Amino acid sequence: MVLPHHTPYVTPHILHKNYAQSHDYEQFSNLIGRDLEYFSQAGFDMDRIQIKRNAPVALLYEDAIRNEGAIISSSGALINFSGKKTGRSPKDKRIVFEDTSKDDIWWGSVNIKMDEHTFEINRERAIDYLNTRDNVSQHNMLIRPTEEQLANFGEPDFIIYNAGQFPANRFTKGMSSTTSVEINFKRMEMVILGTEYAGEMKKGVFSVMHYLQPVKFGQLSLHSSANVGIENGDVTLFFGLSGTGKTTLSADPRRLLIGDDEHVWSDTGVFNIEGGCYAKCINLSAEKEPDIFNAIRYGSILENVVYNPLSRAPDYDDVSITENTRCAYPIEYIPNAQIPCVVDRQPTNIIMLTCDAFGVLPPVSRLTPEQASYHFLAGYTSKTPGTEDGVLEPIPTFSTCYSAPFIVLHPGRYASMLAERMAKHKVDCWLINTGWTAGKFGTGKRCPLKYTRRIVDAVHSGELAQAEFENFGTFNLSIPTSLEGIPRELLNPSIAWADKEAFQKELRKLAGMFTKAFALYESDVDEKVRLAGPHI
Ligand SMILES: Nc1ncnc2c1ncn2[C@@H]1O[C@H](COP(=O)(O)OP(=O)(O)O)[C@@H](O)[C@H]1O
Ligand SMILES: C=C(OP(=O)(O)O)C(=O)O
Ligand SMILES: [Mn+2]
Repeated sequence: MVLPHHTPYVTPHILHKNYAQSHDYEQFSNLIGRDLEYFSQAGFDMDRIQIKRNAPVALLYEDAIRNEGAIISSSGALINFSGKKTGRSPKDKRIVFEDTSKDDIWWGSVNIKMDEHTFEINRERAIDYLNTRDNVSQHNMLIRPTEEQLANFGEPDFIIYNAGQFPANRFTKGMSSTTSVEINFKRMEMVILGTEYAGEMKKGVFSVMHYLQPVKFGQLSLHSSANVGIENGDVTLFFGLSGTGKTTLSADPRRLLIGDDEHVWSDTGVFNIEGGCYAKCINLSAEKEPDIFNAIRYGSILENVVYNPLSRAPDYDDVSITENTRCAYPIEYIPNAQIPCVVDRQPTNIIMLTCDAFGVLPPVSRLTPEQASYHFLAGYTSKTPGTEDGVLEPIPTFSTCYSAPFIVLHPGRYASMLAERMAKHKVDCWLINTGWTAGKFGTGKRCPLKYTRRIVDAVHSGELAQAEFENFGTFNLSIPTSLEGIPRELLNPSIAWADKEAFQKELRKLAGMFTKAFALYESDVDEKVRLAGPHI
């Protein structure tokens, strides 16, 4: 599968050509004959613009500083700003309704239909806009092609037209705002208008793979991070919606990082779709998250991070632009990275990360295979402030397959592939609550990161599998009675909550929400899976 390796696309920060420096551009405008033809066929005005490919970091910095008002941070990272949109706009994301993919797509609230003609209009709008720009460049978080791959580069498998600085037209059919993100599987193209948030393009690519991998290759795409033990070579997948800890917990000094967000579980192992990470910067510190902190240097891009005007030091505690401050860095910047990001080994453990804002789910539970299917389909967690437009505090949500905003097929298709693979390779599954404990959001606090790390270590060492377990009622979960280094009461929320009555009330409330949410999938699953959920 080479699709993402060659994806030529435009960065969210489209660069202008500076005429005084045009010799630089000529040097890097290394498009070869067939590319020129391809781009002019696509509608680009090749007499007017230069498409620069794979320019070095220094040149991209110069461009961004000169033309975008970007800043160099004290550690050498580039600081840039995405304008009005600082998170994803799920209501403005659409998929083109066309013959080749229409029967596979799960139409409904997530996948909004767009007709082929409207796509053409927006595509043309994007290209027209890009033609008015002096330069268009391509460089991002995806896997960078090797020189050999570049030399043999044929037609692109997929193109993203990112005209994020230019709005959608509100008189165009179906537009609900000035933002539109749309995928066309027949044309193998994506168009972005009216948002410069980098996560939109990154997650757009994930949606593309969430369709192509299962449908065209029979492989399972995962909204998960993945790492591999340095000593044992054991592979762990961490599923989770935004803000649950995929990036944070997969950066682990004892393990090699395969990737922090988007993977494929293939017949032979696990591979990363991307070539870089996109970490949250809010309250980042060298002490709590050293690998991520140290990855923020020359060649990384900070997005919407406030800086000290004198020292140019980023202030990770300042959320005045957004809580969703980010840093994109190449995966090589993590000291323990598995490069290339692929392992020929089947996973040993699956960790389902949830951020429970009710504070009633235990920090760790061992799931049976049926419970794993149930929780995967339910996808309970909270939305993190800032990652989506309009989310201001943690909002409980059921994000099926821990990837609802990016889902393309019916959830049951991913879930059955997952169950099949887990059974075949005898994978252990753990539900980890990185959210609130001993009280809900507003009264309690988030499970301290050091305890979650201790739990994850105990999963990897095999210690947790050997622990003594007790039953956690209502949800019928197996939870450890003790784990050295973690206060006993923290392991069992029924002990941790001082107000027992309030605890029972919240627990039952959440159980009721599960039952309601799972009703959507009831008819698609085995009786055993249906019964694996909470009982009030
Ligand atoms: N117990 C915990 N486990 C994981 N992350 C935590 C925990 N407590 C607080 N956090 C914070 O929550 C955020 C998790 O975000 P991140 O790892 O980027 O999630 P994801 O990659 O799944 O979107 C980070 O800012 C991290 O510092
Ligand atoms: C970038 C995103 O995801 P994550 O927080 O998982 O990195 C996102 O949801 O916009
Ligand atoms: Mn992440």
